[in-house]
Amino acid sequence: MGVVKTLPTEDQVRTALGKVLDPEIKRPITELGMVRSAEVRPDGHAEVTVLLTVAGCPMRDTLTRDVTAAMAALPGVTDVNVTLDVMSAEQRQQLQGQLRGGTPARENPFSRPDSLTKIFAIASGKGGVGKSTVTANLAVAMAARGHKVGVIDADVYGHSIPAIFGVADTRPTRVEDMIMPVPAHGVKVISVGQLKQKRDQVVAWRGPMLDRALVQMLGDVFWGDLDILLLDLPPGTGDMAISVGQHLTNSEVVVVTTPQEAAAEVAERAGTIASMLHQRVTGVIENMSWLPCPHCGPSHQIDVFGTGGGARVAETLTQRFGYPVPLLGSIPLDVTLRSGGDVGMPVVVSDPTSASSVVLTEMASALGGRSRGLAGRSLTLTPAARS
Ligand SMILES: Nc1ncnc2c1ncn2[C@@H]1O[C@H](COP(=O)(O)OP(=O)(O)OP(=O)(O)O)[C@@H](O)[C@H]1O
Repeated sequence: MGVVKTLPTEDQVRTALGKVLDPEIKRPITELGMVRSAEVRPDGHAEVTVLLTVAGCPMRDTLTRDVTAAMAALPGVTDVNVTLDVMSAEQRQQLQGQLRGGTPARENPFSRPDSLTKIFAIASGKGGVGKSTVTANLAVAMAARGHKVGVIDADVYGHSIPAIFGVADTRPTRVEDMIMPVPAHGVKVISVGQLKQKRDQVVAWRGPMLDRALVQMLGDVFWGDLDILLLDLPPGTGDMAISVGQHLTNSEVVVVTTPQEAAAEVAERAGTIASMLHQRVTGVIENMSWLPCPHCGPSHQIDVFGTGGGARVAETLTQRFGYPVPLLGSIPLDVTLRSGGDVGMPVVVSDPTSASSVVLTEMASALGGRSRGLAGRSLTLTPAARS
């Protein structure tokens, strides 16, 4: 007489699949209407059909892997086959409406009076001082502390953020006219570069175009509930900095500079523009502050770019604004920080004990700790009908 197999109940299957989150939207696939069918046959073979939001969904492998693992863990399941299909236009529209939770399209969620997201625009006077590297590492360190963090790469000319996060070749998924930020190292990332038609397209955008791109990155991207939003601004005091000040009136500014006299001077100007736009300047970060001596070790610090630029900017801005603008930290020159950026693995992940990681993590704690927090607040998402 053959042994009667114990098979999972419908509820067990539903619960198992309910633990699989869409990697981009971060909600259970069962709530998002992404499970078309799930069945376990008497011989223990499981068949699941998952609906992707778009055909070229970059997360298809992750979804297949997660669904397979969830089903394989059920009692009596011997093997799993996952079939991927694509949502119809109607299904996508339904999902989009669900994600917006009744919020009209194109509303900037961060300008709502009830928005609790803490917003930091990372600014610098000149290019190449490490603003994008600092932004990415702060974001990853904040996410590691449990904050929900988003990064907008608003540096239209540089847009190096996707490469630093290791997602330079990932196109964000679109659900109708809604854009899913790209998940990377626990952070939701969107870059102005990813909104271009082609990756190598050269843009020479002026004020109105830059403004439109910012509005799109704020209003058309599904950010969900964020604790902290970081914006990597283009260097200088240009149109994007002004647009950010206008659209995100509650944003604060962090100024990045090197110790060099010339860099500090222009950094002061970037801080002053922020103040003219009624943004508070939270503090100054000095980058590339010193080089640990290759012979004697970190006790001997070589001042490659001079000294005191960060402290000078902090002092000048404090005097100018009449409130304390502290020097938040000084990051040394560090090969692992540079190489981490080159291979898409931020140094706070790849080498958390390196000299630069320690300073970056401390600053992330100080800035992130000041987040207004969302504990106890209800999500604006509306649960969908279960499949
Ligand atoms: N502390 C550091 N030690 C070593 N290399 C660094 C450090 N900070 C940044 N870098 C490197 O310096 C280069 C410029 O950094 P990054 O792109 O972050 O600057 P940026 O200010 O954002 O420039 P831009 O605004 O022109 O895009 C990168 O190659 C980066 O890896």
